[in-house]
Amino acid sequence: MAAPMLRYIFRSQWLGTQGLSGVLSLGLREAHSAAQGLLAVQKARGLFKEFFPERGTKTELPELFDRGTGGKFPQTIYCGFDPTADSLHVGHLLALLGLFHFQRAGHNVIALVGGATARLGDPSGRTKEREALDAERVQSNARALSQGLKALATNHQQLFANGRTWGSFTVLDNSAWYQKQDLVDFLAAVGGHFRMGTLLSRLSVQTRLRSPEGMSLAEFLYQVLQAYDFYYLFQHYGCRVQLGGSDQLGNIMSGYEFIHKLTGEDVFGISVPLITSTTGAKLGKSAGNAVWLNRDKTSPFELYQFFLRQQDDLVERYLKLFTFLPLPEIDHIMQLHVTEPEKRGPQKRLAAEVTKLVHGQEGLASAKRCTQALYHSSIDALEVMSDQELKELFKEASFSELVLDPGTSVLDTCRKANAIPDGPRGYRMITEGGVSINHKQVTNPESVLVVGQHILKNGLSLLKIGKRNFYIIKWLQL
Ligand SMILES: Nc1ncnc2c1ncn2[C@@H]1O[C@H](COP(=O)(O)OP(=O)(O)OP(=O)(O)O)[C@@H](O)[C@H]1O
Ligand SMILES: N[C@@H](Cc1ccc(O)cc1)C(=O)O
Repeated sequence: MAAPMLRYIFRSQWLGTQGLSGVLSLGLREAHSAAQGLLAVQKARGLFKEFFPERGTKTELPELFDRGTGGKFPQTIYCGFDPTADSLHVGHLLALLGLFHFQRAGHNVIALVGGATARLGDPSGRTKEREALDAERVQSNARALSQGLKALATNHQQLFANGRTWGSFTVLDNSAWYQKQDLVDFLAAVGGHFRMGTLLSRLSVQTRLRSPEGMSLAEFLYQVLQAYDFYYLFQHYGCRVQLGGSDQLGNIMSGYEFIHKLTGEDVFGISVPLITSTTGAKLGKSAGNAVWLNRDKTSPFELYQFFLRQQDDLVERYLKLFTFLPLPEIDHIMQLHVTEPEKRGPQKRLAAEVTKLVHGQEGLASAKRCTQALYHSSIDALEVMSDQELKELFKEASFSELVLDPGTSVLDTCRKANAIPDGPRGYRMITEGGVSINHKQVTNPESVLVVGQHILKNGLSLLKIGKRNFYIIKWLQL
């Protein structure tokens, strides 16, 4: 990397060294003189929380995004995702939705996979150091994350654009610019522009320094790499805005200061609120409560159910954050909910919109089928389910492939599937009503299985023992 040229150095008057002193919460009226500005709209939806820096720059942030107010159109906005796991999760979705809103308004967006930064581990919002990941693991996670990001961007475009022209969606990996980087060159060119006092003042650093475990140099330098990413994207892609969860503001500020020092130009940060669980913990990998976006970790049915379960006091907020539905439509949905709360209309709409965005129309159809099959005992739904759906739905269920011999009885089936104990106890479980096949109770152990009743069109039987023990049987040679 060539040493970055120092063009202007000046210290912003309002940007002290005290962490977040330059962050303002943008009021609706202040966001833009034209009340419908992109930032004002997203502020009203609750998606954009803080803006940094809001004032004191040559260009005011809202001006960047609106055509005809002197801002350069289109702008480029980025958000980074560290591949510390092999899938995105619901928390990431919020930052992604932020990017999608910019894309819809005609701007170009970059989703940056942190193939390099994930090796260090971001200390922001963490009380303990992350478990170190080896290079191969990070690389394979990075590939999976890139795929996930591209799949989401494709769904978004295909299902929601309706022929409209949007800005571009680009996926990059920061290992591309760190891979061949010489350490001494980097420190000489970049290190000199960071002041220790400022770096040490960050909340993420302060918290960790006060913890018994302390902080490693690798973690401490994390913010320098994220700042350099911003600079790199500014230079190569004209990127002036970085988006991130509100735990990212310290890192974004480091980027602002670095770019401002080197170029004299203004760049900006926008945060989205952190989504938390009912216990108040940030929803994500660290807290171990992530709701994943990859189908093999969280099925479309589970994602759908996660949103369907949301309480009334959160659902309106989530409709605004996680869907693209216009605000008047959300108002209407909420008004209907007051008159017919038992229908759980807002929850159903929220679950459907998010599942469609993440897993496409087919994923949404699968989630609805699974819901019918499990909670409404629908045989029609069960009958058209694929093996994959059944395994996703009955995750804990054992799956056996059996040959259907002539005269196979209910008792034979339960035994072959290892679903009941041997001897009279197993027999009694059936006669006492503890067994059902395809949602119908079977009390006669000697009944012979009937195709179309006990065996569905797709060659499957769903055996249930007691309240929640499921066994899936796939019949061979039917
Ligand atoms: N629960 C959440 N709510 C809102 N934004 C989130 C949430 N979790 C992560 N993000 C944001 O997504 C972006 C990428 O996060 P990243 O993959 O690095 O995970 P993280 O912040 O380290 O979280 P964790 O490791 O706890 O899952 C960041 O801007 C981060 O703030
Ligand atoms: N630090 C971010 C991820 C990220 C990585 C590189 C960046 O340039 C920006 C953001 C996080 O952990 O959430």
